[in-house]
Amino acid sequence: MNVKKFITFEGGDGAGKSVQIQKLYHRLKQEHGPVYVTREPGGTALGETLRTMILRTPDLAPKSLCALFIAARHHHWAQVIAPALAQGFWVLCDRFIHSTFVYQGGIGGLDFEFIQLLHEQLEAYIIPGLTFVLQSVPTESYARCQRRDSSQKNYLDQRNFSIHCAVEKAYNDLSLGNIVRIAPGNLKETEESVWKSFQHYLLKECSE
Ligand SMILES: Nc1ncnc2c1ncn2[C@@H]1O[C@H](COP(=O)(O)OP(=O)(O)O)[C@@H](O)[C@H]1O
Ligand SMILES: Cc1cn([C@H]2C[C@H](O)[C@@H](COP(=O)(O)OP(=O)(O)O)O2)c(=O)[nH]c1=O
Repeated sequence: MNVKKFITFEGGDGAGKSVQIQKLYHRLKQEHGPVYVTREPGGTALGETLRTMILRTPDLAPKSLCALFIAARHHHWAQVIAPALAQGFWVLCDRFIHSTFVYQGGIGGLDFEFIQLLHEQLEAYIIPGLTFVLQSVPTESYARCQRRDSSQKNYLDQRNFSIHCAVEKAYNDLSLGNIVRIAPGNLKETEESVWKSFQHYLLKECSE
């Protein structure tokens, strides 16, 4: 399977992934062919059900939570992502394997070897062609999560500031696959200026 067109977006909660994915979706579609946008947790009926369940269940044991994410990932890959790639689509995915290493590993305390092994056992150790890690200033991403509409907030959005800092660090320390880090130049980097950085890498990657 050619994963070159499989692009994932990673970063802390409120980093601005969804905004940039929408911009990239329109740009790719106009100039580089069909695009499919998906997300984790989610992406399939099973994944979306799991998303609702996980986001409402704060007391899941770390290994159980990890196994659920990975089982859903295998299903997502087999049912949705691989067929779309086989049909020539670009696939843009909001979070994927890196999130598990950061949240269940770096933050949740599970060994990286365990997480990798479980992915391999469940046939979900899939490394995307390109992974954008959207870095953010924790004070800013934290403030954005606090501002979220209360109907959209889940217990994960209530995480304290130190968790935002730890997530940022875990993404910085992570080395897996082809990662491009988009760093904000300053605290008040606008959506448009972040998008300019994306386009720079996008043009480079698509022309290769
Ligand atoms: N660079 C930015 N500057 C200011 N606000 C932003 C920026 N990027 C995103 N936002 C806003 O922050 C909030 C979270 O963005 P979103 O794309 O949903 O983040 P994520 O998908 O990473 O959780 C949204 O209200 C969005 O409009
Ligand atoms: C895919 C994945 C997500 N997560 C977490 C990260 C997020 O906090 C949450 C999904 O929430 P989501 O709303 O997608 O994230 P965001 O706030 O960035 O828009 O699930 C894991 O812990 N492990 C995983 O493998």
